[in-house]
Amino acid sequence: MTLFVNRLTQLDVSLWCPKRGLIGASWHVDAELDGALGEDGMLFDFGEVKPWIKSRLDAGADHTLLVPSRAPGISVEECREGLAIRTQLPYPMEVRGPRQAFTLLPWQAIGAERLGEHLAKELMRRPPPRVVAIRLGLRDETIDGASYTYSHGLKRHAGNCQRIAHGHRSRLEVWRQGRRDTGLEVRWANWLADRYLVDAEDVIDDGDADTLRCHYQAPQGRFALCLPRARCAVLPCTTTVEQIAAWLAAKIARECGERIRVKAFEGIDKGAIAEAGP
Ligand SMILES: Nc1nc2c(c(=O)[nH]1)N=C([C@H](O)[C@H](O)COP(=O)(O)OP(=O)(O)OP(=O)(O)O)CN2
Repeated sequence: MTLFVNRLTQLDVSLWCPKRGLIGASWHVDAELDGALGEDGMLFDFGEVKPWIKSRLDAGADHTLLVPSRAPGISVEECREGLAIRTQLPYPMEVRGPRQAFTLLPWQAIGAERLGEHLAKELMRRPPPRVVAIRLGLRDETIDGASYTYSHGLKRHAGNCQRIAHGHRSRLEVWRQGRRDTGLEVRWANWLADRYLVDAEDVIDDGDADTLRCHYQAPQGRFALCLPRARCAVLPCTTTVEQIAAWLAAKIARECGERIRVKAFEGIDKGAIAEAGP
């Protein structure tokens, strides 16, 4: 017998890609479980399947940086903070932080299908009674219009969002004078694509025009990151989705000289709405 649960949870992560660099990703997680029925006629109570899989994923890969440790130019070393990940291609980056902020995968590249297989194998190390196989499907949300991908970290977040390199793939909606403007949506989503969003307060002012360095202390430990300034956007505030929506609305309103409303998602199905005038 096979049991399935679609959209069981979501994974929000950043991943390193030797072609694109640091990428924010959000995936729906669909699950299938094979096994025999118990006396109650069930393979595994839905009410237990969902929290079991979600809690294991939340404690593992969710909100981490997925590191393909066999990709060209990647190195992983122990450091004062925990682990230091250094990259060369397509640009140099260094991220340091506690071990739990990283998922190391001995691969040349990260792919959603392979990651789903890997996570299912991990779940099967301690399977629930009667479950003999688990399959996890990771898939992008279907987005007809504009979507933006970014990475960030929220040092004041008590949970895993404090990790300096986790990210999202999110819808972006923009209204100009009360009407959706898909041209503006695409333009700003493209501008944001694969950027690292950072609070100015965390940036180290070392006079380097090309490389941005930032760091912070959070409840899980010390985090530090450096990467090309051209791949970053520095906000005058923390990078919660509320602040991103307000910052974008103000930026676009200034550029257009008109009142702008922005609906910025953070990952799938949630986000913030902000308005600004020129
Ligand atoms: N009001 C806000 N709350 C949170 C924000 C935010 O910007 N505004 N941001 C975060 C984190 O950045 C995080 O990445 C969001 O991840 P999420 O998947 O929502 O994590 P949760 O544990 O809250 O939800 P799940 O149900 O486990 O997916 C957090 N909060």
